[in-house]
Amino acid sequence: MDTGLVGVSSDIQKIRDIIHLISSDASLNVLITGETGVGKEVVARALYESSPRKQSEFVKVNCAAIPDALLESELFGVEQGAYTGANKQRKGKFELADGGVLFLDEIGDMSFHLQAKLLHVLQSGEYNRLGSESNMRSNTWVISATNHNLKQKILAKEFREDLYYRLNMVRINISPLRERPEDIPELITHYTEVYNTKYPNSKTNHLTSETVESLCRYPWPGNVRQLISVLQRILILGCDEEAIDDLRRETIGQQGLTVSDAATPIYGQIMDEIRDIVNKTPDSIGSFSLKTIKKTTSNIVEKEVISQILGMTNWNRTHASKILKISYKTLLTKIDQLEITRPN
Ligand SMILES: Nc1ncnc2c1ncn2[C@@H]1O[C@H](COP(=O)(O)OP(=O)(O)OP(=O)(O)O)[C@@H](O)[C@H]1O
Repeated sequence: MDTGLVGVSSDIQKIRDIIHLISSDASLNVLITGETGVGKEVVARALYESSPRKQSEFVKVNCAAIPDALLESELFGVEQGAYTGANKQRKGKFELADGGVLFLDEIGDMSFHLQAKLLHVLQSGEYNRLGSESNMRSNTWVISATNHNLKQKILAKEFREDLYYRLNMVRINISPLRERPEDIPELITHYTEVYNTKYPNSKTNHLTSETVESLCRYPWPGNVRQLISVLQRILILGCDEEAIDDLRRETIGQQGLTVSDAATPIYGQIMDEIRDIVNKTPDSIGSFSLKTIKKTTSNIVEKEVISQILGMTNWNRTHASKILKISYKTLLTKIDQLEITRPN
């Protein structure tokens, strides 16, 4: 069955297996975690599409986008006259999702006050519209998602531990795209087809193998969402070289590094040396030469760039060597020669 979840990596395959396993029952609450843009909503919809609940509604609530006071009435509904301005009865998302799926996106941003109310519904299966005394029964499959570390939020007393366990009956963690680059070609093929249909007047309708290779090497901090938007730009404007150059610049810029930053201390040293030798004769100026300066500065910049890329890839040396376009062995030699050490 096509669930819209594209990918060939073992991580995506495992997620497909979990979807298959739990969707027939469609009752255990699911918590989907992962960085922004990894496909949490795609997985939530895949769960819904594979379940018998697809005959009913898939209702999404973004808990971060709605102010707390409004979110409560959004979720549970409002009785006519519940408060000034509530001039008619309004159904809540729990009611709209009856028999279907309630997708609570950005659950980590829900206030403590609402977390208690949500816990009550999940425990008792009952809730009330705001301003009403009569209990309503909830028959909805609750799937939530977050890019926060909820365990840390629990320690910081920002998230209820009891709610965490209620939401987290099944956990699906989606790894960042940089940890599954083998998914990138398939995502590119899939979305190229989508955009060719959507934008028939695009400048180009396919990517060269060199462009695909470059895209596979990029670490994608914005994950699949960022990949898709770069792909869209390349197809519509036909500017693959420009887009790849921008990504290269970003790779360095992400860590706040510019080559001049890395070279600034050595530039100061060189200027000091020059001031010092200005009154000396050529025979007495020791090792000073353009050649030695070139070597020293290039070592410093090289060390800085390699350290930054290693940091960015969490010291994944295979990945780092691909970004730097040097062999794995060369990278190891450089780490050794330039005395680059892994931070604690
Ligand atoms: N495995 C995938 N297959 C197909 N499309 C994907 C996949 N993963 C992500 N996408 C696409 O990437 C974009 C972002 O995905 P999605 O909105 O599901 O991410 P998210 O993890 O929910 O992000 P956020 O945390 O910002 O809400 C969407 O356009 C989605 O269709």
